[in-house]
Amino acid sequence: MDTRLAVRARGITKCFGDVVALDGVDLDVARGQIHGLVGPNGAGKTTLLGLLLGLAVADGGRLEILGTPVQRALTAPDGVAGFVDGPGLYPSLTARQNLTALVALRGRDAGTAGVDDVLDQVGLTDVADDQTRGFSLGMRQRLGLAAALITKPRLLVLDEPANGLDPAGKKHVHGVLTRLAADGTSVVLSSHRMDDLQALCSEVTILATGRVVFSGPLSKLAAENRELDYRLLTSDPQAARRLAGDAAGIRIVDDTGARHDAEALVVRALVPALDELVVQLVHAGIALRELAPVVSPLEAAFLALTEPKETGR
Ligand SMILES: Nc1ncnc2c1ncn2[C@@H]1O[C@H](COP(=O)(O)OP(=O)(O)OP(=O)(O)O)[C@@H](O)[C@H]1O
Repeated sequence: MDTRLAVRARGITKCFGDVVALDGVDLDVARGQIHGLVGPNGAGKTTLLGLLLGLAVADGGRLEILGTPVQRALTAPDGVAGFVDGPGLYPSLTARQNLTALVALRGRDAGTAGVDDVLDQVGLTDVADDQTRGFSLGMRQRLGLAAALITKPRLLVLDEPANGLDPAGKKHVHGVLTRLAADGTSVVLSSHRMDDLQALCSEVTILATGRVVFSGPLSKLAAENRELDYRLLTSDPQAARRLAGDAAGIRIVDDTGARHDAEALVVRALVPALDELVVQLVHAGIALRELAPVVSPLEAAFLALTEPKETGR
């Protein structure tokens, strides 16, 4: 048992009939860490989050949550809160009534945060007395977060928490999660958005078809990625293309992106070869007006790790 870890999973398996949703998954989440779970559709993220929330029981493996081994029973482990597949709310009740009902359900002895306090934390004070029936997806997500916060969790488990949030809402929720983590709460969240993960998480676990293909710091994920496609805009596109064609370690790629631009040059290269190309362009009197990776290094690494391998047929 490791008390520094909020989650310690070893060799977790979970099947639904013939479908192997989780296939020997290991996961370590440190206390006070925001840990991202990513992977293509059907990779097993929701299944794993469901196990952490006690919504399902693993078929095999060992799971410790907040230092306590999880028993083979469908109960939410002590100190854990969150939701998968959207929060469960009573549509005919207001936001405040939903939270008050939750407090009542937990009983007088359970430590809870104040309803007004959590509504304020997630930015729903102005609509606290509106029926949740009329809430947008983003507002429901925020209320779901409030419902989790009211239980004062030590481990918060969230499935796509930024779903439906506008940019201001996302920033707000990111602020809430970052403050919670700074106060020692661990957060495990799934997301398809690399920019959200980069903004929030110190570590990520990438799942692909039920297996862990990467787990560790985001910086390591970026560093592990090798060649990337870069888009260059220069003062002399033809001369730049000729130079790039002759440069060592540089491969010219067709620009088929959404921002297709005949003037743009897209090259595939390692960073040192790209550096050398930039130096050559400048020496040749060609001005470099724009240089950026076509997709972010993290997204490129994610795609490289999760895309099905070519079978060669
Ligand atoms: N209750 C269930 N009954 C049958 N199969 C299930 C069930 N829940 C999940 N699965 C299957 O298990 C696999 C993993 O599903 P899961 O929902 O965990 O993936 P996910 O990574 O959350 O996907 P997404 O990004 O689409 O939400 C999928 O093949 C899915 O069809």
